Amino acid sequence: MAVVNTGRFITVEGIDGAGKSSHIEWLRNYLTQAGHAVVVTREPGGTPLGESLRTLLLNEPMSPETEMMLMFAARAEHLSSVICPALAQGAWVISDRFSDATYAYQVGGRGVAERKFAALEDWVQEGLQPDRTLLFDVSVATAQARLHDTRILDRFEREASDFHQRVREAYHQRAAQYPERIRLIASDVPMDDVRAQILVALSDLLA
Ligand SMILES: Nc1ncnc2c1ncn2[C@@H]1O[C@H](COP(=O)(O)OP(=O)(O)OP(=O)(O)O)[C@@H](O)[C@H]1O
Ligand SMILES: Cc1cn([C@H]2C[C@H](O)[C@@H](COP(=O)(O)O)O2)c(=O)[nH]c1=O
Repeated sequence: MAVVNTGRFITVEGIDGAGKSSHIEWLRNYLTQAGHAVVVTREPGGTPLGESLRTLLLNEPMSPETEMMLMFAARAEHLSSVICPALAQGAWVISDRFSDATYAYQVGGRGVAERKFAALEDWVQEGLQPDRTLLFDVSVATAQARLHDTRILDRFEREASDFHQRVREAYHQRAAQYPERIRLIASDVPMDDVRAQILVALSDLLA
């Protein structure tokens, strides 16, 4: 996977209900108005095969290892047919989740060995990481109250609070490991304040 990366790769992460999806459309509009070509996509998903895998992943019971491998299978397809071509054309790619989610959910939440994650990440991404990751951070209690108010829950969203707590802690560990790339966005504040934090977190890339 030889990537000519002239665009920008932005990923958006957080526990379920952290509020990330609410801001992606706003960010797309902001970047478009600033003159950039923007591709918005998501994981698992973003391709016909990836969306089929998403339906399985969000609904069917499976072992934690199977879950991790399917996340990376969807990602391999996503990288080769959407993300890398868009970056090569100079677009800003905004992905609703990427491999930090696999670290948080499958390693942190499910307990899959970190070395298995690292092996798959090396194989599939060959060193490619986002230019910036916006990590929406909120307490599990707040996130769960938001979700229960708004939708029918999927297989991940139905997990108990201690699962979501482990996922949040794993995201924090990952952010501590990559402080330049991963920026925490406090999302338990009004929407306009969240958006102000997003612009600060992207300011060097936008300059
Ligand atoms: N800053 C905020 N203050 C109050 N409510 C918010 C805030 N951000 C998002 N919400 C509300 O929380 C709910 C969940 O938000 P959203 O769907 O964006 O979360 P999410 O992190 O994308 O969830 P998922 O990952 O499960 O898709 C929505 O009803 C949204 O309006
Ligand atoms: C990429 C990725 C995702 N997940 C989980 C996290 C969420 O619960 C769902 C996706 O739902 P969303 O509404 O789009 O946030 O999938 C995961 O466990 N591991 C991953 O790598």
